[in-house]
Amino acid sequence: MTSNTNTLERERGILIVLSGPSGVGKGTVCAALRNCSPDIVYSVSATTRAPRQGEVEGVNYFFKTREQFQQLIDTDEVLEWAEYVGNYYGTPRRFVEDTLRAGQDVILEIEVQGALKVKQKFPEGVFIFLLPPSLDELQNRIVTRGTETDEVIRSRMSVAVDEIRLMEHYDYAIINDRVETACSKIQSILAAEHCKKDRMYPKVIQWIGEVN
Ligand SMILES: Nc1ncnc2c1ncn2[C@@H]1O[C@H](COP(=O)(O)OP(=O)(O)OP(=O)(O)O)[C@@H](O)[C@H]1O
Ligand SMILES: Nc1nc2c(ncn2[C@@H]2O[C@H](COP(=O)(O)O)[C@@H](O)[C@H]2O)c(=O)[nH]1
Repeated sequence: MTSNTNTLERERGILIVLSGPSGVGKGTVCAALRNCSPDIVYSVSATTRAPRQGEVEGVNYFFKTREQFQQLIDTDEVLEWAEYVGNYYGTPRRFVEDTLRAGQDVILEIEVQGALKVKQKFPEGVFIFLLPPSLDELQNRIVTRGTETDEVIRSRMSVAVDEIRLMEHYDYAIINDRVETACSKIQSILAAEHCKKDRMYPKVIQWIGEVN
């Protein structure tokens, strides 16, 4: 019997897409998840939105002009992009593809139009929709964050209702009442996804081949 560890093909990582309306807590839950599960790789998006106080280039976003963003679209460097409340947002393609190929799980924290485009390209991804406990609490969270003008808050709240209507396209829905609870539910989903027989099968078949 030979050792099979060197002959195993590296399994692709899982693409996790976390969406939900603005202010629901995607960023907060994602940060908690990365803290508990440091192996999950966060995809940093590109945007034309101006940096908020404390946001760092390459950590929170790659900040672009409209012309620079258009160039990313024209050269097919974004896996998906969307216009959201007056700004462009998009996921750099190469980083996501390379990281998945290297066997690491990648998380995208993106709005719904973009998530649905990703679903067409990566139907095998895991699509998770984060819900607020109520619309009042959603508004309260955006207001309390203190990063948006009243006008932008109104626009984001109006888009939020349309986004929630699209949650049926996702694999899972989680109410973000407590950050720790939401985070541990995502961890359970990922653990289950890693155990799916379709992911295990090629590896196990290779073992069986090795021992015969
Ligand atoms: N479970 C929670 N309970 C109470 N407050 C929360 C919870 N989750 C997040 N928050 C707070 O709600 C506000 C919005 O959270 P966050 O910025 O993570 O939302 P988001 O969905 O990433 O928003 P956006 O899409 O606008 O970037 C923050 O002030 C955050 O501290
Ligand atoms: N379609 C995409 N949406 C993205 C991406 N990166 C972030 N987002 C989403 O945009 C809104 C607004 O974000 P904010 O930082 O201005 O509050 C929010 O829903 C983000 O999740 C992306 O690459 N593609």
